[in-house]
Amino acid sequence: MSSSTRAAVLADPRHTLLAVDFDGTLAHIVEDPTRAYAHPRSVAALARLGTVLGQIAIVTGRPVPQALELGGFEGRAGLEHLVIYGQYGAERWDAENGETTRPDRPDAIRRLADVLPSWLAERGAGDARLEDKGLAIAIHTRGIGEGLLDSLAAPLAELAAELGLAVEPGRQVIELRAPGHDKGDALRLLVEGLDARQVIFAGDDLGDLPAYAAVESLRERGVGGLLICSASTEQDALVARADVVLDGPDAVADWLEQLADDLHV
Ligand SMILES: O=P(O)(O)OC[C@H]1O[C@H](O[C@H]2O[C@H](CO)[C@@H](O)[C@H](O)[C@H]2O)[C@H](O)[C@@H](O)[C@@H]1O
Repeated sequence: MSSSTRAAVLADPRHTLLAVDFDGTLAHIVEDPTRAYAHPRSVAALARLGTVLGQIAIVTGRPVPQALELGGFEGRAGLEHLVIYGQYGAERWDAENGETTRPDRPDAIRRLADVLPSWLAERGAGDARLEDKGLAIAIHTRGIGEGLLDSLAAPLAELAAELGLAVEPGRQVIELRAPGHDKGDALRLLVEGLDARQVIFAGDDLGDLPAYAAVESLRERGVGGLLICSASTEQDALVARADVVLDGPDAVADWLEQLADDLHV
């Protein structure tokens, strides 16, 4: 932790926002996205931190129901004020009332769902796994052919442009999703909601870069910012911009536990 932000968090936890990405940061990357459970030590540490920090949030590409299921956050003591921004900020769930706000499924995603299986098969990518999230469809290539994702990148970008969708590349995945929001927008809303004086954000992948950019510009406005990278051999785009580089979700769990210890909770 950069020493000045660390001191500010410890001195003023109530004005601190801690926002954490899910896959690759709280949860280890696994082949089956439905089995990527949050690290139990991280969830326990977040529950401890929830008793003293102003706001804890999960900011993820996952739909809210999946994040809740895989994280085991709902009803957990200490996480009564947890907020989850799902689908890159399009959805918001609040533990205080258990309600989720979510826009309608765009027509462009309906059209994509209709054409994508045959579109992929025609390009020799019929084995790619599709994850339909309502506001996005993820095309997963983990464990399939080496180079398949790279070969799909340009044609998927063309398809997204035809449909008016945004492209969200990630770790062995490309998502086509509704445009107009990102994790940076979610972070700014959280900062405003708390009137945060310190922000800690932890992420691992390209979809986290807008949140990094938001923290960097908040710093210019005098908000303390601490950027954590959950590092992997798959993605190094965050490393140079991070204040703290950790060796994946196990080390993230260690770091969160240490912060809770330092705050005596
Ligand atoms: O914003 P995040 O919380 O990091 O979510 C981003 C996407 O993560 C998931 O895919 C990634 O994790 C899977 C499970 O470990 C892995 O199989 C896949 O290769 C990764 O790309 C998730 O499936 C997506 O919906 C999320 O948007």
